[in-house]
Amino acid sequence: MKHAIFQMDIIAGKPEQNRKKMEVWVKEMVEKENPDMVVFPEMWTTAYTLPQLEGIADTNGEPTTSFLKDLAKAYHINVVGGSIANKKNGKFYNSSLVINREGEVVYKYDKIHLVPMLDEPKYLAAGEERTEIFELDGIKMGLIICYDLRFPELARSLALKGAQILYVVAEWPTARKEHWKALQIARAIENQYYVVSCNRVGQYDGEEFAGTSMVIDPWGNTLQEGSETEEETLVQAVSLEKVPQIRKDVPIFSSRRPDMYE
Ligand SMILES: O=C(O)CCC(=O)C(=O)O
Repeated sequence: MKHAIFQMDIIAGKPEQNRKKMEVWVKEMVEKENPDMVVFPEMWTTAYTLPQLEGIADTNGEPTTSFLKDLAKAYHINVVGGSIANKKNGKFYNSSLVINREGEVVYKYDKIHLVPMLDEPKYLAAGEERTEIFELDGIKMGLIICYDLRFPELARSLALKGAQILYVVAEWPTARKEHWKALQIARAIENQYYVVSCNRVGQYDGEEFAGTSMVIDPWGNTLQEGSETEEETLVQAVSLEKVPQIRKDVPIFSSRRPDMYE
C-alpha cells in the first residue's frame, strides 16, 4: 500500500482555490508516484476560519464529496480525504470522508473531541457517532482527527476492531509539536499498527502549524517524517505483514486484562 501524503499549506477561507490546488497535486502525484492512497490534512478546504464558516463550509459534504469522488474515479486511487468544515442541520461539523478507487464513500466521521485550544466548541458541534473501521484494498483501517490523538481509548478501540493502519489527519500547532510526535509513536507501539499522519504547515491567525507528518511502523520506527515548515509530499509504502508478526512477538492483545481496567 503506497501512500502519498500531502503536507499542505492551506489557503485560509478559499475552498475553491484549495480544491484546485489539491487537484493539481493529485494529478502530479499519480503521474510521478502512482500511489494506492492519497492522504490530506484536517480542514483543508477552509483552514480554521471558524467565525466565517457560513458561506464557505460545505453543506452536507458538498461540493467536496463529489470533487473527491471524481478524483478517486479518474485516477483510480483511494482517498483519505482529511476533513472539511461541513454544515448539517444548521450546525457545523469537522467531518472526514474516505473514498475508494471506484469513487464510493466508504467512511464518514464527524470529529468527536472538539479542541478547546482552537475554539472548536464555540463554533462546531461534536460528532455523536462512534468511530468504526473501514476497508480499502482488503486492509482494515481507522481514522481519527487531530485532538482525537490525545484519547488513547479511541485508538485502542479501533485496534480492537481490527485496524492495521490508523490515519491521523491534523492541523496540529507547533506550540505542542513534541506531543504530536510522541503521541503518534505511542499509539503505534501500544496498538501495534501503522500510524500514518497528515498535518498542515503554515500559519493562520497567529497560530503556526507543525507539519511533521509521519509514517510509523507497528514497532514504533519512524519511516517518514515531514519537515516542520515546508509544504511537501511524503511517499511511503507499508507492508502489512509486520502487523501480525509484531503482535506475535509481543502478544499484548492476548495479555490484556480488560476485566481489571474497564
Ligand atoms: O491537541 C492539540 O494540542 C492540538 C489539537 C488540534 O489542533 C486539533 O484538534 O485541531
